[in-house]
Amino acid sequence: MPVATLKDLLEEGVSGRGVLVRSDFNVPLDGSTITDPGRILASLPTLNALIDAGAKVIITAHLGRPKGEPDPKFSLAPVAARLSEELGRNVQLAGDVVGSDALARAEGLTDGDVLLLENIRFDPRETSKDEAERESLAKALVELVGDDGAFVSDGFGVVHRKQASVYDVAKLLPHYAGNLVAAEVEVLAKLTDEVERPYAVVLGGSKVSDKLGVIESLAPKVDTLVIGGGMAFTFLAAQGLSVGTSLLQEDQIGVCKDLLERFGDVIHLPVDVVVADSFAADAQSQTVAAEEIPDGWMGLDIGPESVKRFTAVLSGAKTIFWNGPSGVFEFEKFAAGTRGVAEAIAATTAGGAFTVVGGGDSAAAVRTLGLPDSDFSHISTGGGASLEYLEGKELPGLKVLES
Ligand SMILES: Nc1ncnc2c1ncn2[C@@H]1O[C@H](COP(=O)(O)OP(=O)(O)OP(=O)(O)O)[C@@H](O)[C@H]1O
Ligand SMILES: O=C(O)[C@H](O)COP(=O)(O)O
Repeated sequence: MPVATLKDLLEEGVSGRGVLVRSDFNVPLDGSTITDPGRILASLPTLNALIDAGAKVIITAHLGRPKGEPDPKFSLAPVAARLSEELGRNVQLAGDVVGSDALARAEGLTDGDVLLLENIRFDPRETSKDEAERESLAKALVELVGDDGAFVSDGFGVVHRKQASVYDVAKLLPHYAGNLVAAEVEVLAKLTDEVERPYAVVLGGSKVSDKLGVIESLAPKVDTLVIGGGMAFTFLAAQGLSVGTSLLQEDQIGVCKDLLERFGDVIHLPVDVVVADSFAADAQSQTVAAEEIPDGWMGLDIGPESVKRFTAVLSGAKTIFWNGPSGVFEFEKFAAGTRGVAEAIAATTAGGAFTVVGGGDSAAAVRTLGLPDSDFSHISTGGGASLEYLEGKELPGLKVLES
């Protein structure tokens, strides 16, 4: 079903109107330094269009996974500063989410002004399972933009979440897909409609419980499924191997065993691992075979033999989707696996394959390792969101825009 877009809203006219924009500013941080501004840069076309049209722009976004209460570690202050630079105008940061400061600032906006609300996940109603609670937060957001307000959904990375600022608020305001959401859907549709085979998906990262379910639906659709990163250890454990103190989803070992039985010919796991004695940049490390992870050590990267094998299986692919770094690339000692996988995918792009990298940290990995964006056909802002889209799942934040 077609959805209304930003272009439709601009044609209706937004001058002097309050427009609530949901962006995904969940950017990787080193302290308060943004290590990859990709998601901020991707939000600029929508924001600039609204500013130029004279809207009073109020942005809501999340950062990390705070526990439903204010936590300075997860403040959007670094984002407000970077956004001000990129937009060339002052972006005010409200001191709260929908409280008295946000309300006062919203009331003081003039045409073309931009207000960023503090991390929406500081309010427990945002991620509540209780619809009435989410709705009450959505209503408070609506109050900020006023009766003739509109909602623009532009945080593609979060459209798989049924949350107040993504889903419930769209039911209360005239709603439109922003430029980023529209562009992402257009590219990802190429991976679902008529995908060129062989089709490979490369998974890694740390959101293991979130993404194991994805494998169940993707495995029958792909020709190759390469698994590295924190994701790999539950599979290694399912093969009966000891994984030391590596990231492990114990309650999913049975699921992984079943997946290996059914899709063993498609799934490729690391055969060697770089293990560390602690989760630190300067940890002691050694490379061991996957079946020889010592007790008390944790796997923080895939080893060189795994990179070689993964490179070989990916080399013939015509389509590749990659989400989740193969190791803790933020620490130089554990970045080689991710670099190797990135280079293998880049080589297939050069050979004419259609390649997509998705996810906040995956895109950051590519950039911090120094690979140009042009090494990939598309760098998506969505990790979990892209994966669920590829699975063919209904994404609440997209579905609600159809109504
Ligand atoms: N073996 C490992 N153990 C622990 N953490 C790991 C391991 N391998 C990778 N990681 C971490 O995974 C994190 C990224 O995982 P994540 O699943 O969030 O990916 P993403 O690309 O950001 O996707 P999304 O957009 O869905 O969040 C990185 O910070 C990286 O350090
Ligand atoms: O980084 C992401 O994938 C999105 O910002 C969603 O974050 P979440 O997984 O914490 O909901």
